Amino acid sequence: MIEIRELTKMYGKQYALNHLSLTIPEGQIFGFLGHNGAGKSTTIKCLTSIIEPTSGQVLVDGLNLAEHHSEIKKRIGYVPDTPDIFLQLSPKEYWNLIASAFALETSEKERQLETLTRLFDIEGKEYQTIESFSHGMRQKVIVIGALLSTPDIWILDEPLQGLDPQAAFDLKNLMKAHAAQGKTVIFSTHALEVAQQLCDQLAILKAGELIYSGTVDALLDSAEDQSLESVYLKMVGRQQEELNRGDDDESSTN
Ligand SMILES: Nc1ncnc2c1ncn2[C@@H]1O[C@H](COP(=O)(O)OP(=O)(O)OP(=O)(O)O)[C@@H](O)[C@H]1O
Repeated sequence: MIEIRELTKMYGKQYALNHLSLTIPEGQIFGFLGHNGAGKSTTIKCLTSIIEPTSGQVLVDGLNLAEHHSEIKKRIGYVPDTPDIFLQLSPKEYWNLIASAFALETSEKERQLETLTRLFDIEGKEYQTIESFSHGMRQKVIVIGALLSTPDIWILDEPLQGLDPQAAFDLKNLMKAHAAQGKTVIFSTHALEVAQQLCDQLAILKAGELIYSGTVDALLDSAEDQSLESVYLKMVGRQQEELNRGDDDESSTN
């Protein structure tokens, strides 16, 4: 179980995350939703120790992430929000780098790579540079890298972005199977139909604030609506319209 307590991240005077508290259980798929800039990647980067929060805590199975980050990081498979990393390497070199960081046995690494490269249809392309790949192919390389060490906690930032329908279908099935084994699956997405189809629980962020946390079913029931897209849009709205309304309010008081 992951507990996020009063997590805050500030850039200068701006809150990227404002006192976020929630619990992410095992055995379920947990989705982060929110418009651009809402704080999804910031939350994910705090959970993976890529950035340090300004304040607040993350507890993984009761252990404080700040104090036990090397131990906890070994349990995490992370897909970043961009696949444009290590472009000069070949997939094989990239995966070898990950395997050595996780101290994987060669036999274990090769066994995993055989399964994953076949599943994601990337066999035979392991020695080209990642730079020569399309966006979706780069995403497949990153996803394979994240799953290589058979981590029990999956933290995936827009993992389906750019994947072809077959790869997206396969990854969604892997996520479901992982959660069904009682493990942790956290992901962010802008694809609301995917969130509705896949997530057991959701957190919806708006400008760094948590505006909903709970099950998809409870959210739809409370709104008496069967479409997550329409419920989400009613809750989150258009940020630009709100900004404009704020400007109008200000000018009417002047
Ligand atoms: N390194 C940084 N320096 C300054 N501000 C940052 C930095 N990283 C993120 N931010 C700001 O923090 C806020 C949250 O950004 P974040 O990347 O978490 O949003 P997001 O919900 O993942 O958005 P998107 O859907 O566009 O990926 C935004 O206002 C963003 O501009």
